[in-house]
Amino acid sequence: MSMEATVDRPVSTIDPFSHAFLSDPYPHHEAMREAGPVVWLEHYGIWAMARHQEVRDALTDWQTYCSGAGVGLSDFRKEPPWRPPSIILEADPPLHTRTRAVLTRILSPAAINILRETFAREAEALVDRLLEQREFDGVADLAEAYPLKVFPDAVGISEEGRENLLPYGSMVFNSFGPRNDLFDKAMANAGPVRDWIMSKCSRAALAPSGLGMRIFEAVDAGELSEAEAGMLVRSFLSAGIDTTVYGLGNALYCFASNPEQWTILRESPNLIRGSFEEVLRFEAPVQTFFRTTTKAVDVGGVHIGDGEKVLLFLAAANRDPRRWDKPDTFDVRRRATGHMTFGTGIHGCVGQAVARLESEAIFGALARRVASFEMTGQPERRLNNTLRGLDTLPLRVVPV
Ligand code: HEM
Ligand SMILES: CCOc1cccc(C(=O)O)c1
Repeated sequence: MSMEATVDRPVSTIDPFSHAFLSDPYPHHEAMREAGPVVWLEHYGIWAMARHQEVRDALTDWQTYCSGAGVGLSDFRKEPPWRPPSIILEADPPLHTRTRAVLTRILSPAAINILRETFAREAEALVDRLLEQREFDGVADLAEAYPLKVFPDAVGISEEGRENLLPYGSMVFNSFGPRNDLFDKAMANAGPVRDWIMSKCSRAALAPSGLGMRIFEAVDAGELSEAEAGMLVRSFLSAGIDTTVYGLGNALYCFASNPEQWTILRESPNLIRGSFEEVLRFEAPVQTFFRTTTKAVDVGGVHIGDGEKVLLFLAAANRDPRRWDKPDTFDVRRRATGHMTFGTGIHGCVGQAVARLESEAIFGALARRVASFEMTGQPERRLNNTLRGLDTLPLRVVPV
C-alpha cells in the first residue's frame, strides 16, 4: 500500500464572514497563505485556499472542484437553495457548456463593442453633471448611478422598478455566505424584489434590441428552452450590477487614496484599461467563491475528503508574494493580468468585457476632466458576505 506523505492539516479558527474579517481581510489572508496550501477553517468545517497557485489550480480543475453543489457555503445536495440554482454559475458540464456558449457569444468583445459609443456618451454626461456639482458621493452618484443606467439599458429592461436591482444583488451575493446578519438583512424584502426581477425575465419584458432578447433568440435557434432563457436573463440581473458598482467604487477609492497614481494615469491615458485590472487585483470587489470536491484529493500533502466545501480567496491570491512583486502596493503601471478577481477556467467571468467597458468609459472621461480627487469625509464600508466595497465615499473633484 503506498503511504501517502500526508501532513497534519493546518487549522484556523477565523470566521471569514464576521464583520471584523470583512472589514479588514488582509491580515487574515496573509495568515492563511502562511499556514499552508490549504487550511481547515474549523468555525464552519470547510477548507480554504488563499495562495495564487492553489486558487488558480482549483478554479481550473472543475472536475475535482465542482460548481453544481453551489458556489456558496450551502451544499445544494444537503439543503434546498434559497432560489432555483443558476444554470451557468451553479452548473457543471454538460449543462454549463451549453448555457455558457450562448452567453459567451452574446457578451463577446465584438458584441460589447457595439455598446462602446452609448457607454461613453453616458459616462461623459454623468461626469459633466458631477463636475458641475464639484462635491458628490462617489458611491451613490457615480459607482451606483452609472451601472444602474447603462447595464439595464443594454439588457433592455424598463426604467421603472430598477431600485430593486441593488437589493437583489445584495440578496444574491450575501447568499453565498452563511445565514448571518448580513444575509438576514439583505433578505428583509425578498418577496417583492424577487417578483420584480422574475417579471423582467421574459420576452414580453425585454426590448427587441437588447442583450436580454439576444438570449431568447437562442431559444428560436434551438440552443435553449424558453425557461432556460429566462434563467440566463436572471443571471445578467444577478451578476451584472453589484459587481461593477463595487468595482467602480473601489477604483475611485484607490485613485483618491493614491493621488500620485491618478497623476500618472492622466499623463498616460494608455494605462487606463490596465489600471482597472490593478484595481481589481488590489481591492477585489468579488472576494471569494466556493467549490465542492467530487472526490478525495491531496493538496500539498494535505488530504481533502470527497464532498467537502472549499472556500477560494480570490482576493488573497491577488496579493500572494509568491506571485506578485510588492503585492500590497497599488501601482497603475503593473501588468496585473493573472489576477483572480474575474475567476479563471470554464466559469471565468463571462461579463468581463462589459465591466471593462464601463470602467474605461468612466475613467477615460474623468482622466480628461479631473485633475485630482479629494476625500471630504471618512468613507464607510458596505459589508457583504462576498463583495468588498464602500457604502459612501464623500469626494470633491478639482477640475483640470
Ligand atoms: C468588476 C465586475 C465583475 C467581477 C469582479 C466579476 C467576477 C466574476 C467571477 C469571480 C466569476 C466566476 C465565478 C466562479 O468561478 O464561480 C464570474 C462569473 C460570472 N460573471 Fe462576472 N464579474 C463582474 C462583472 C460581470 C458582469 C457585468 C456580468 C454581466 C452579465 C457578469 C456575469 C457573470 C456570469 C453570468 C458569470 C457566471 C459564468 C460561468 O459560471 O460560466 N459578471 N464573475
Ligand atoms: C459574478 C459572478 O457571477 C454570478 C454571480 C451571481 C449570480 C450569477 C447567476 O448566474 O445567477 C452569476
